[in-house]
Amino acid sequence: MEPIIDIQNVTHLFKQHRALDGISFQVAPKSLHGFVGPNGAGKTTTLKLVCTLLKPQTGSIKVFGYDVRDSVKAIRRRIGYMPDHFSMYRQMTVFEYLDFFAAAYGFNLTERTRIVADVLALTDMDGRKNDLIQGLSRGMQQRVSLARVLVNDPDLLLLDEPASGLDPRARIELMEILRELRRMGKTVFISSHILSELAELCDSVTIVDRGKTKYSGPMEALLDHQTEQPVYRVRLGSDRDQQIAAFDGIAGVLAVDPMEGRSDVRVKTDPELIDGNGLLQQLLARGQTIIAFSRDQRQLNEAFMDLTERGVRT
Ligand SMILES: Nc1ncnc2c1ncn2[C@@H]1O[C@H](COP(=O)(O)OP(=O)(O)OP(=O)(O)O)[C@@H](O)[C@H]1O
Repeated sequence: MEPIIDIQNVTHLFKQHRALDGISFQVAPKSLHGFVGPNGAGKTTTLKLVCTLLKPQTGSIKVFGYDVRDSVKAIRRRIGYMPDHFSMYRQMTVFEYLDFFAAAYGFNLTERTRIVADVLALTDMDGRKNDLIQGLSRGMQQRVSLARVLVNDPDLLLLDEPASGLDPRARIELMEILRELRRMGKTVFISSHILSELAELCDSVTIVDRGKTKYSGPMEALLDHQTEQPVYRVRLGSDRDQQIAAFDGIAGVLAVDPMEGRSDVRVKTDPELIDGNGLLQQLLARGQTIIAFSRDQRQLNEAFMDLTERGVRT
């Protein structure tokens, strides 16, 4: 399948400053693709190049197979870009605001009525359509902003830090809307600092640092990355002290640590001596009741810290 976004060896300079330094990655159709990197990594610059707001200097950028250098209109018609800061027309009602953008796209009155009703329903904002934008919470304003980029029914959504400044409930609700958009067949490219949420939300991810790609591929492959000493997360049907004692003397168990605030334990192992199957069998042979057993995935935060350099880039 042809990628929706295909970036090859792109370097971008602002005067002498190298914002992008040979970045390359691809985004598959209908995926929810996370774009993660520390401050100054080049995320916004990349998004602006993809949505044709900046002209590429070197390398190749294709969106829907079109080169961004010579197919600006064809690309813009099919994308929705939500910048990291937005200026809203705060004196308008939600309805007026969305209707205004639909009119800017050239839709007639009948089409606009249908489109605005659709995007309000999709973002669960129909109950607020007559509210003034200035009176809405940040979470609600963010939803209006998302509704606005949906007005032209884009195939590709480019969202720059959409969850920043939102409280946990507003974030979870936003993520649910993004999942719904993917179910509708749209491709969602989302830049964020909120790593743990991206891990749950996205099926693929690109990690950038100082203008370079550090990882690009399936989220699972990043998190499943083999560590030298695999860790299993286990919950047995006994109290915590007995749980820890249950591992005594099993060859290959290097450490058993209780998890703070939870009744599970984390079991570090030597893969030369035991694997997950072996560990399970040993526990069953000892008459243990196993309530939960899983391979502990590397957290995205850990992967991120491993792949990116220390210090803040200005
Ligand atoms: N218009 C500009 N002129 C000069 N330098 C710029 C300009 N835009 C970005 N930069 C610099 O390019 C680098 C990449 O910036 P960019 O905004 O793309 O990073 P980012 O990953 O989006 O960062 P953040 O997470 O902080 O928003 C930074 O060092 C930034 O200071």
